Amino acid sequence: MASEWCIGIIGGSGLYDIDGLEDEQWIAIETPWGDPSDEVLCGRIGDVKVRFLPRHGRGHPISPTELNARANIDALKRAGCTDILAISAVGSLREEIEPGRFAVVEQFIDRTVQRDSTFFTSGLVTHVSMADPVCPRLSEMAAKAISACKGKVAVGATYLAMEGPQFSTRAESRLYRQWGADVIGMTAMPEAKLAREAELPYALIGMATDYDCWRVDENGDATEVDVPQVIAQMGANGELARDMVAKFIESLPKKRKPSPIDTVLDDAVITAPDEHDPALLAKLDAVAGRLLDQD
Ligand SMILES: CSC[C@H]1O[C@H](OP(=O)(O)O)[C@H](O)[C@@H]1O
Ligand SMILES: Nc1ncnc2[nH]cnc12
Repeated sequence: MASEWCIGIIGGSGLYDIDGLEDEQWIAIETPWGDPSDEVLCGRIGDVKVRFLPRHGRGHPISPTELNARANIDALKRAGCTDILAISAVGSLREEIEPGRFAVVEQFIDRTVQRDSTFFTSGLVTHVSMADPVCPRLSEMAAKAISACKGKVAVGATYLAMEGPQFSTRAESRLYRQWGADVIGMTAMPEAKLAREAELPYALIGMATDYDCWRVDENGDATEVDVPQVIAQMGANGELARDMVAKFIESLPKKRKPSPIDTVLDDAVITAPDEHDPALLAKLDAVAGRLLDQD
């Protein structure tokens, strides 16, 4: 198991590159699942290898509903990532998570329906646990990095993943609050599920850009979210997000200790060996390479 860090950063809306990489180069990575959202920006910060992928592509051409999350996660695995820190613009469903605050996500409610959400289709049926969907070690380090950069942070947030691309109705927004969701976005699922299947510890930092549409403002008026609001808030927070990423990477311990997530596939495959589909196994060379190499 690798004892060196190679951190994959997935940049959300408004975060299409990162600063401070040495030896940086945008590299095209082919995957058996199709094209990732963009080339991957590869470089290093000190001794830590860094791989940055803009989730929607540079210039934001790709809709949340049409993201190829399988290709994105496979590309990051293929690029050598050991761990993923994902960043997303999120709507807030809580008064206390005001626009500008960072939310460290701990749980998900997945309401997406139109997306390929597993690498393990018929021919290698595999069930990984999603009980604790994020890596606590990465989440804690990210929360500390935000505070070190003087950012405001809320920990333990529940993220509701909606299909989009339209924003929610007021009834949906109020319902999600009742369900216990704290923030809402359109992209972190199935991304988080696929990272788990690829044995990549994953943490998600939401940057609250708006209050979604459940809220009544100080004047008693119903509010709604729009793209200029999100962009303006991302602009205001972009610098902080970049500083946080740099601080997170600088503060990693020199050696990476193994995570239990590195080996989740060990007890997850249920298909008998003589029923394995060779064509599927070939596609899984990066995602499940560790396991398949043992065959
Ligand atoms: C531009 S507002 C809606 C858009 O922003 C979020 O994207 P990301 O999670 O990649 O930062 C949200 O999920 C929507 O895709
Ligand atoms: N209110 C909202 N709903 C869904 N995704 C978002 N991304 C940013 N704000 C959002």
